[in-house]
Amino acid sequence: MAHDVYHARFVVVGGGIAGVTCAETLASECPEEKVLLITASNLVKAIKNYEQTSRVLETFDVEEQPWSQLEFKSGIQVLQATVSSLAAQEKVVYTSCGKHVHYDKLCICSGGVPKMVPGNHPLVVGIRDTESVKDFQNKLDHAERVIIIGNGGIATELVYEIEGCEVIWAIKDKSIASTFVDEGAAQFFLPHLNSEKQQAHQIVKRQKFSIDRCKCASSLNGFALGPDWAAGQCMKGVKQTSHHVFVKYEVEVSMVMSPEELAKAGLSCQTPDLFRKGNNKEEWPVYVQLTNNCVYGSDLVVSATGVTPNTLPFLPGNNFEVAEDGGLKVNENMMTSVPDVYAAGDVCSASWQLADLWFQMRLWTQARQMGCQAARCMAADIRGTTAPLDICFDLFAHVTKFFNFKVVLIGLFKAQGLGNDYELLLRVTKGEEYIKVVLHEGRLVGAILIGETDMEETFENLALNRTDLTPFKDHLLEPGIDIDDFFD
Ligand SMILES: Cc1cc2nc3c(=O)[nH]c(=O)nc-3n(C[C@H](O)[C@H](O)[C@H](O)COP(=O)(O)OP(=O)(O)OC[C@H]3O[C@@H](n4cnc5c(N)ncnc54)[C@H](O)[C@@H]3O)c2cc1C
Ligand SMILES: NC(=O)C1=CN([C@@H]2O[C@H](COP(=O)(O)OP(=O)(O)OC[C@H]3O[C@@H](n4cnc5c(N)ncnc54)[C@H](OP(=O)(O)O)[C@@H]3O)[C@@H](O)[C@H]2O)C=CC1
Repeated sequence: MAHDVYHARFVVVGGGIAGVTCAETLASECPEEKVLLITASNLVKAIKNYEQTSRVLETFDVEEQPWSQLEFKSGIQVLQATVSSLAAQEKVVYTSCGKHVHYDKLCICSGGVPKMVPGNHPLVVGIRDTESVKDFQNKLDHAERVIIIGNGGIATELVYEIEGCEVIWAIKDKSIASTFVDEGAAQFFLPHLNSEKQQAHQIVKRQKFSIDRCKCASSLNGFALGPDWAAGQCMKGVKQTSHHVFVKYEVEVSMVMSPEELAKAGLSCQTPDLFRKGNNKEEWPVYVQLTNNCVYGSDLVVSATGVTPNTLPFLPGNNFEVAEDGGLKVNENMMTSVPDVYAAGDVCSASWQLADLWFQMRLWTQARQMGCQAARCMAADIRGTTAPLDICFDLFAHVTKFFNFKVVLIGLFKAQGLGNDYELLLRVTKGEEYIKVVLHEGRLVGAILIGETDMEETFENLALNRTDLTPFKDHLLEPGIDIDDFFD
């Protein structure tokens, strides 16, 4: 039927940061062209107060807003629908409600879905969008104990936020928060794991995320949350305690079981921890066996084990090259291997010759940067030109907050890929700051800055300029030294 067929020069799928940035950039680069955004969610994410604080560091606020507001503001046409398939040869996207959308250039920004530990148990939850947080909060409400699996961003934020509930934090590694920080920084954080939650004792300049709660009720297949998603949320179990976190190091999940499955597996007498109230023998609703053979009962399990790119509707019948992590491979123009199809954000895998000090992490800033880069390249393509890769892809930079400390990560902050060929400089003031610099051949290639160090811009410049620090390195982290003086 005619009214079910759409055509737009540019079609973008996804109302998260990557998709909205891509659509907005297209609308401003090519105001004469029609831009159509298809999104499954009834809200979209809009960036506000964007500020480039240095050459690659940036801050911005993000707001969820109804898509009608985006249409009004930017002239983008929005179609709220779920894409069910793509016929790339015919250049048509099909939606589950029967709409056919023809494009000249398509950008896929469908984000990711939480990777779940095996078992498919209803009390194992993943956290991605507003709905999943609500589901988690509802379940946590009655919980005495929760098991958190994973050692990345979500787990590290959750263990700090959850109160009134025992937390068993099961991690694969020797140290906490290992996706983001090294063992030294983990040691710095450890005393804060079970301390009283602080009111923000510092002003952290980082991205902010606000949700207009009453409008979120039916957010379906929603976009990923972002910075501050947990702060200010009620993350409380039934107990009167504050923090009660037990870390189980170097373990993975072997099995998730119901009480019946546990009994069948004959595991019931292997650990004293099987019953909720010792001798009362009250069962827990879910049990997790770890690879150290211990079995823990719990009210709830959170699988915070990363994301899988959400490629499902796009792959069948098309010839996409897919990376090992499941993402659509893109080149430096954010182009996939399929003609006229681009991808950006969590769904894609950066597969160009990466700069030495940049790598992909599925983060908010990178989703914005990739969405913008994709749009510039799509616009350039219809003009028969090309757009250069933005400087933000020269140096990895991330600003976040863990245990109420500002955390800035620059370049190869964990000496990734350097083997043993690096030198470390360290300055630690317990409870206040942790500064680690990674030097390779006398040059700064990475840094972790925890606390209010105010050094990020200087370190970013040193990394970008490849400055030889050999003559100054012994003084680089001396307190009170103004690093800029070395170069005058
Ligand atoms: C709990 C949590 C906390 C986080 N905290 C931080 C943080 O502190 N800092 C940070 O940098 N990053 C953080 N991240 C990561 C960050 O949020 C993501 O990397 C980023 O938002 C990804 O953006 P995106 O646009 O690629 O995908 P998404 O935000 O997931 O958006 C995908 C969009 O595609 C739509 N969609 C999906 N499938 C279809 C379909 N078939 N048809 C139509 N539309 C579809 C969805 O509805 C959605 O609108 C966090 C993530 C989570 C889950
Ligand atoms: N403050 C921030 O910047 C935040 C960022 N985020 C982002 O949101 C997304 C989702 O967060 P999250 O789920 O925490 O993902 P992350 O990628 O941050 O961390 C996943 C963690 O789970 C571990 N893991 C993977 N598979 C298993 C398994 N089978 N058993 C046990 N552990 C496993 C990973 O270890 P390994 O790496 O060894 O595989 C890693 O430690 C990520 O892109 C993250 O970067 C989320 C919250 C806060």
